[in-house]
Amino acid sequence: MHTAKKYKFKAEVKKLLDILVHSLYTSREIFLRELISNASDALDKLRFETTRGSEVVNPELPLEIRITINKEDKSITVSDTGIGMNYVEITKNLGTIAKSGTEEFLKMVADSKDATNIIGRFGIGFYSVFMVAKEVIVTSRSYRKEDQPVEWRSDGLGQYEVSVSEKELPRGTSIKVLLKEDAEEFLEKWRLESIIKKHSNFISFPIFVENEKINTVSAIWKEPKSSITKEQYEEFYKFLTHDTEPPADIIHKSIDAPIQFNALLFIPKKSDEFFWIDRDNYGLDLYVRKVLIQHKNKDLLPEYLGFVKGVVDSEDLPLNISRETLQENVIFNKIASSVTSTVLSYLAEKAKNDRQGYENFWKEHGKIFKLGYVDFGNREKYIELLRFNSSFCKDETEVISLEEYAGRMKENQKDIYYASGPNREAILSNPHIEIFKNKGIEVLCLFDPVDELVINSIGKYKDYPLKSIENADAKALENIKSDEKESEEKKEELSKDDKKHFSSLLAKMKKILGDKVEDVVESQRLVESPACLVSTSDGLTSTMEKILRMTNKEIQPSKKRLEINPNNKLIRNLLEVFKKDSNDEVIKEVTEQLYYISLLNDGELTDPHYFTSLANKYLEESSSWYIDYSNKGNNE
Ligand SMILES: Nc1ncnc2c1ncn2[C@@H]1O[C@H](COP(=O)(O)OP(=O)(O)OP(=O)(O)O)[C@@H](O)[C@H]1O
Repeated sequence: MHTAKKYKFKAEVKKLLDILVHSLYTSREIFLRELISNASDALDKLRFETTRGSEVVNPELPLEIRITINKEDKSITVSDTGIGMNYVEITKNLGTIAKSGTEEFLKMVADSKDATNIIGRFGIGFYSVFMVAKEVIVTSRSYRKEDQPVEWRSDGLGQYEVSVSEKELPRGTSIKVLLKEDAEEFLEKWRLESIIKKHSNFISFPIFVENEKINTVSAIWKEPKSSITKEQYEEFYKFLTHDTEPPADIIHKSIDAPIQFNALLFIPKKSDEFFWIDRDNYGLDLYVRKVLIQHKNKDLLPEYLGFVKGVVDSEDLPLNISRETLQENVIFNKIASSVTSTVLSYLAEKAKNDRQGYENFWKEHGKIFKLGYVDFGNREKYIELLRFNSSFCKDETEVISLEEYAGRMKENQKDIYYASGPNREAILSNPHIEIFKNKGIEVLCLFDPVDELVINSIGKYKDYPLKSIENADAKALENIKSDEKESEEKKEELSKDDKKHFSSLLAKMKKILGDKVEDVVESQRLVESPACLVSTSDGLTSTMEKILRMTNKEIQPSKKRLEINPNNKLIRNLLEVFKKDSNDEVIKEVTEQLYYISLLNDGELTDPHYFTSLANKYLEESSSWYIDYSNKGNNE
């Protein structure tokens, strides 16, 4: 044996080991799932090499996983006849963590009180063996003829040793786990068997414990639907995803023409909390005639359907297809587009027949699904599957489709209206929405920032343009009648004379505000509030402007029109003041205050100092008036 060289584990490995060894106890058994899964990956890689014609050491060895128990030295050994590792590979693979998102993962585990579920669902890999091992010895012989066998050993504390072995080893990897005293339960054959049945039953290579085959090796996705029980589907799903709950949906399709493929797909009940931090971890497993070609293939489904898990297997792809050229393969692309349509059609059926089920789906996976606004090929199907909250919904949790909205549009209504804001309450108390409420026109409430990007990208639904209430055309609204005549209760009109004064007041207000606004005009849309800011017809909505300004600091806020409600009490009072003295200081202060309040309503008030000092001044004055007034009342 050559002398062993010592290496230190990378910092993040040490952190992971520390968490695994000290904070987890209940999920220790998954170490076996992880070792078997690595063995199975190594066998898949070997099979892949053989099918593409590479020369391998010991080609006669069967592809299998064997587990042996040694009660004397209190160890178990997991061996495979897979691809193996050479010196460089073992040093790198079993000393670092290559995965993206590891940092976040470690943080999540450290922050969580019960890490069992997180660990259980996330493949933590080889290092989990140190939950049960006081020492681990890995011997490996790579499939390449020129490579020498190697040995790796560690107690998982801070360092590991690697040496070249002079022993003649067969191809593959053996992992000897010397168990800690409190982990001796894993020396029992029945215990190992039950773990394998629970977590590794669908591994597609035979697993032997003490020479007895334990797992059922079958490609369940290739079998006829009628022969598979619900329990088998659920078991397979849990095996595939490490989810502890059964899936919400199971889609099992067998297509023969024009291209043959089988797909077994699942939609999880809960959204995957790792999706955003571990974006690489989605995709379907691609098989060709039951041989795994690629784990987590990202091209069979677009990213916005990344919540779908499962397997696709085709007879029509060549076994020696290379992963790199998959995307250029015509058959592969046809399979991919058919898999995508299968999922979209399934969702459409579900939306039609199971409203509650679809709403649950939307709550969990809607956030990811919405990103599909870039899928132009499936635009129509995508649009029908979208859901939004609306002013007609009972609360912020209810959602409706655009089809429903269109089905209950009012007579003469030509547009679909939407409003955006930080939450539903803010949207419903936005002055812009008053006329819509008054006329009984439904408004989509967009409070997820992505919603407005979606709406902007789709532009219209059927023949109806999607329009922000901020940009709604007052004339178009005039043509839409209110539900009840009484709600349009006529406010006392301004006299002819007052109308003239009102026009002059507006001109004065424009002069006061100067360049801050494009114009000051009488409002046709306000019912209660005194004033609001309006973009000029097709300008951007304030939310879109904010999004754009976040990405490009150069963009200046666009100038808006200030609309004044002549029926509002404050405006009427202001008109009285104006009639007495058109240069009264109060007109200037109230005009400015109205402008700042409108900015505030739109979330656009960047410098609140002037606004608050004026507001304080008015509160102070009105409280003095109030004291005077109540004193007077008491005296009388
Ligand atoms: N039995 C084995 N045969 C060959 N290579 C192995 C074996 N076990 C581990 N490896 C190598 O070590 C690497 C690290 O393994 P580890 O289990 O830590 O992570 P992983 O398998 O990449 O990811 P996962 O967390 O999904 O298991 C593997 O990617 C593989 O290259």
